[in-house]
Amino acid sequence: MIELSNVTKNYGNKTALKGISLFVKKGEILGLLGPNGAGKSTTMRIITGYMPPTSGKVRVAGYDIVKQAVAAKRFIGYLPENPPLYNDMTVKDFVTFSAELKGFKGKEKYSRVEKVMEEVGVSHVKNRLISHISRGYRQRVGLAQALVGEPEVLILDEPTVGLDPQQIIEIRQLIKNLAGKRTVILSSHILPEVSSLCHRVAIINKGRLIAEDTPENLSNALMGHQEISMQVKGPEEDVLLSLQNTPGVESVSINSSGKDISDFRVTAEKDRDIREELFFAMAAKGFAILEMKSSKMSLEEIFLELVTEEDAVFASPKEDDKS
Ligand SMILES: Nc1ncnc2c1ncn2[C@@H]1O[C@H](COP(=O)(O)OP(=O)(O)OP(=O)(O)O)[C@@H](O)[C@H]1O
Repeated sequence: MIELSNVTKNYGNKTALKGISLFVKKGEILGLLGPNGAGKSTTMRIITGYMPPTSGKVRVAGYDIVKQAVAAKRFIGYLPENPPLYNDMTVKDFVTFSAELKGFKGKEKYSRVEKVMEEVGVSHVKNRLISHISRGYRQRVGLAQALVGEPEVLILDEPTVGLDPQQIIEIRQLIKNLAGKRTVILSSHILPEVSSLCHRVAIINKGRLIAEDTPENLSNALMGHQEISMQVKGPEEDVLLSLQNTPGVESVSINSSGKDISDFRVTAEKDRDIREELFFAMAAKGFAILEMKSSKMSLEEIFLELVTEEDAVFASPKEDDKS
C-alpha cells in the first residue's frame, strides 16, 4: 500500500534521510520509532506529499506521490505533529471546513462531518470553541480532520505527544479502533506505545533505517545467546555437571549456593532455545527445577543497543546506502 524506495532528503547541506526503503502492506500498522531528530517527521511529510524527497520514490496505493500527487493524496489522512487547528472556530465548523477542503458538499459533507465526529468522540463538544477544549480533545479534532475524507491510509506523527496519561490511554485506544482495515504509519519515540499498537516497527536513527521487523522478531533476533536463570534442587556439583552436559548449553555459572537448592545461570549456544532440553535433562536425573526464567531483551534495550551502536547489528537488507 505504501512503498518508499531509497528516499533521501537534504535540507540545504544537511542530510536528514539517507536512502530509506520501506514497504507497508494494506491493513498493517507500522511504527516509526526513533529518537528526536532521527527523521521521522521528514519521512511522514514526504509520504504525505507535503514536501518532495531529494531523491528516491514514494508510492501510495500504486500512485507516485510527486508525479500523481492528486490521485495519491486521495488515499491519505495526515495528522501532523502540531495539527493546524483554528482556535476561534467551533469543533463542528472546523471539521466541516476540513471536509470542504477535501471537496465535499451538501448532504454528503454534512453526513461525513457527523460520522467522523462520532467516530473520534467529539460529538458532545461539537459546539465548543477549539480554544476551549482540552489538548486530548484537540488531538481528536486533528484526527477528525485526518479522517474526514475516509482515507485508506492514516499517517500519524507523534499522536500522543504532550497529552496527559489518561488522554494518552484514550488516544491509543482510539487509534486501535480506527486502524481496522486502514493502513497506518505512526511515529513515536515511546517504545511501549509502538510495541502495543503496531504490527511492525521500523527504527530510524540519524536518517537511516537501522532495523525493521515485528516487535517480537526484533527481540528474538537480537537476543543472540539466550540466558536462563534456574533454581534447581539437587546436589550442586551433580546438577552443575548435568547442566554443562545438556545439548545446546554453552556455559553454566552458579549464582548462589544453598544446602540442596542452588541458583544457576545458563547460557545457550547462539540462536538456540534450550528450555525443553534443560527440563528433560534435569528430570532424567531426578533433579527438581523449582524456577526457570529466560531473559529476553525488551524493545527498549534493543532500541538503545541499536541507536547507540554505529554499526547496527541488524541492518535492513533493503538499505543500500551504507556510506
Ligand atoms: N525545515 C528544516 N530545515 C532544516 N533542517 C531540518 C528541517 N526539518 C528537520 N530538519 C532536521 O532534519 C533532521 C530530522 O528531523 P525530523 O523532524 O524529521 O526528525 P524527527 O525524528 O521527527 O524528530 P522530532 O521528533 O524531534 O520531530 C533533524 O536533524 C532536524 O534538525
